[in-house]
Amino acid sequence: MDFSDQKEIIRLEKVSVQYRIPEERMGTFKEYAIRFLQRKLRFNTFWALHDVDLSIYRGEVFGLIGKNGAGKSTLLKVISRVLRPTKGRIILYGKVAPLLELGAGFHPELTGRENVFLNGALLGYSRREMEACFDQIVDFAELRPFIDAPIRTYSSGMYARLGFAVATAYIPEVLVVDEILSVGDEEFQKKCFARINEFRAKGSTIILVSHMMTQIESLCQRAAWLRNGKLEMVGEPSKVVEAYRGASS
Ligand SMILES: Nc1ncnc2c1ncn2[C@@H]1O[C@H](COP(=O)(O)OP(=O)(O)OP(=O)(O)O)[C@@H](O)[C@H]1O
Repeated sequence: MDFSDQKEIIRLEKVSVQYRIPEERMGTFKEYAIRFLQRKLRFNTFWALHDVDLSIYRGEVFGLIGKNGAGKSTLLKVISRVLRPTKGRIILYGKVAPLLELGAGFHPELTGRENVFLNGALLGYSRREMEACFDQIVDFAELRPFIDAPIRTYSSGMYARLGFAVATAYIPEVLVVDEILSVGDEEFQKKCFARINEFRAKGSTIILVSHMMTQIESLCQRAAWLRNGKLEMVGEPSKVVEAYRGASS
């Protein structure tokens, strides 16, 4: 598909991300703080992304593939503004809703109901906005009988379902999805796909990471392959998947 005449919604210019890992294992936080203040902390540096140039266009579904550790999650964190690039820059022309770690803001001792409001607030929605979509969230997550139980009693699938339902309660301008379509049972995955397709039909831009090549080929219009932090190829999903498979075998 040709997006050359379409509007950019995200532009990455020579984005590089460097992680710093302390050279020695520190026993306690106090030890770490002392070393830090004495300027005796030594770090190993590691570039997780190198000079990534990439444009994402309004309304497209864009897939990211690559081996474990290739830098996919790091790239999604940069796009979601969770992480600032060490070098280069990112320009966003829209509001990004990240689905990075589902239910990351959930509190285990609070009930499902309380967590819906808490997580909604973390995503920037008001109490009134959350009240308006509360029933729809609970129905989508299929958790009506359990909504007043503390979520420490939930299974990981129930947890993820509630996280997905809250984060997608409103139509996002840009939806960033990290590997979450592999959670939950098959029936729930189908519902997630249907919701993503509904967002696409309504004009949302969607960026997703998946290790399932069939998902990338069936959902995306373009895909990118990240290899050791570098963008190896961007283009039609079937061609990118083929090149990726050829290289890994
Ligand atoms: N906070 C961090 N501190 C140090 N190194 C990190 C940190 N987060 C990620 N890394 C390293 O950066 C590299 C890229 O990680 P990233 O999570 O972006 O890869 P990924 O492609 O999403 O992998 P996966 O498919 O396993 O999720 C890996 O080598 C990882 O170990």
